[in-house]
Amino acid sequence: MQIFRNPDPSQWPALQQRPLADSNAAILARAGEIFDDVASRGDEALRQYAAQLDGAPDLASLRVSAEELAAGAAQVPAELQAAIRQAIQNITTFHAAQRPAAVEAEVETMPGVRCWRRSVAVPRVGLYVPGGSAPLFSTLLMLGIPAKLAGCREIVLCTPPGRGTGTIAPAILFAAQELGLTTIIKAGGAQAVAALTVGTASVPAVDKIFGPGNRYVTAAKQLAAQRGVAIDMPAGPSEVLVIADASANPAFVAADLLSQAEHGPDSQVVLLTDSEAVLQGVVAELERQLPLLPRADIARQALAESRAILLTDVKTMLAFSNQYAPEHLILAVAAPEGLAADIYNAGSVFMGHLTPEAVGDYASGTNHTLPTGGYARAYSGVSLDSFYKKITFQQLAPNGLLALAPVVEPMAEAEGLRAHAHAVALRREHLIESKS
Ligand SMILES: NC(=O)c1ccc[n+]([C@@H]2O[C@H](COP(=O)([O-])OP(=O)(O)OC[C@H]3O[C@@H](n4cnc5c(N)ncnc54)[C@H](O)[C@@H]3O)[C@@H](O)[C@H]2O)c1
Ligand SMILES: N[C@H](CO)Cc1c[nH]c[nH+]1
Ligand SMILES: [Zn+2]
Repeated sequence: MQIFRNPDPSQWPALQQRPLADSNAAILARAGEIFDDVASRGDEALRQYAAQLDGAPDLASLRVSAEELAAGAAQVPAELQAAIRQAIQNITTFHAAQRPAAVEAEVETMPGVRCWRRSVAVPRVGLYVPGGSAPLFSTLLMLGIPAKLAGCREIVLCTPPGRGTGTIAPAILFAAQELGLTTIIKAGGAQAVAALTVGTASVPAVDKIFGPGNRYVTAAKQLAAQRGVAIDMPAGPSEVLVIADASANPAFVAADLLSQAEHGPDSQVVLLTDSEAVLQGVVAELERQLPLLPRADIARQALAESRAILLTDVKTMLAFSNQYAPEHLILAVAAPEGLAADIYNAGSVFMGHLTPEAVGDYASGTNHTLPTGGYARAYSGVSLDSFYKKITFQQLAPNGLLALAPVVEPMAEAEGLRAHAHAVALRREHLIESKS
């Protein structure tokens, strides 16, 4: 980790840079090529990328069959099945509490002018479950549970086929089976996002694409948005920022930093502390814990682009964190409750020494699909809301039309839009004539 002690605030923007930010243009260009190829060659292109980029053998079908689903799911050991079921329960409980009213209370803005909103599920959704370096079946829970709760009519799941096998990880299939998802496509990366956007013989086009992924996936989602398909948000390489005071346990903090560093070489972890002893303790713990990890190489690369920063006090650490807008923020402090109200940029917050970020990744109940790269400044993570759109309604009674006409007609005339004014004036005149 790169170590900084009391950097001047003028240096903060440089310290808040995400890794590899300057190569975005090349990634976007590559994602664009793949996108156009899928748009013109459909399934044929998907098969080619599965072989070329995922190392999957010739795929007879891009869709997982019912037999494959059942056989794969059955391979999941009982202990993991039980854990997944508990996670499903917790995530369902948290997200079900977010259910909007089907129809919100009507509002009468003027006598005779009634307005209301109805929440409607996005009809066709695509869920992207990353699988490049690890099959993230937990991500399927985070996307599939709210999609089901919202009542989306069509749910299409895309995930990369396995290297050398072309199969999908059993735990992903088990999670899909538990959630009742049956349209499962063996496609990953930009090509999967392109297929969900334009539709192919095997992949239905959708209205909104959800899910995190590497930089190719994130770039392709930007392209999908340009082509009129909605996306949840930019959810790229994982990141965590830890605010640790003198009460923090360096072993816990190091474990939390490593838990996000092991996601990928482009993950970023940041430690802020006002204690020199904690800083040194965490660095020592990182060195001790890192070699014990199966993914030590990946985590080491991420740590090389990560920072440990000594700052003067908690207020300064919060100011830095709010500027950085981390995907995950851990408050490894004695009294986290006192800080919560001052956080205004973060995807998800983990309060106190006994709340590791990993619990939110799997099973506390909150959603782990969160904005990265500073997007937490303006975006929220995935929630039940993400699967709904709101349709507004209005209905005018005669007194409402008569009350609104003198408001709307001059406004329309002032904008030079005579036909707008006319649509109101015609009805106003009709009402007045029919009264007399
Ligand atoms: N922000 C969040 O909420 C969140 C949640 C979970 C995971 N993540 C992140 O998701 C990412 C998962 O990444 P991953 O790579 O393991 O899986 P992935 O499924 O996102 O990407 C794998 C795909 O990338 C494509 N790809 C790889 N190299 C390519 C190349 N050179 N050219 C074109 N395409 C290429 C391939 O098509 C492959 O199928 C990690 O960065 C992780 O940190 C983020
Ligand atoms: N930390 C990831 C979100 O950035 C989510 C995840 C899935 N599995 C483990 N972790
Ligand atoms: Zn994680």
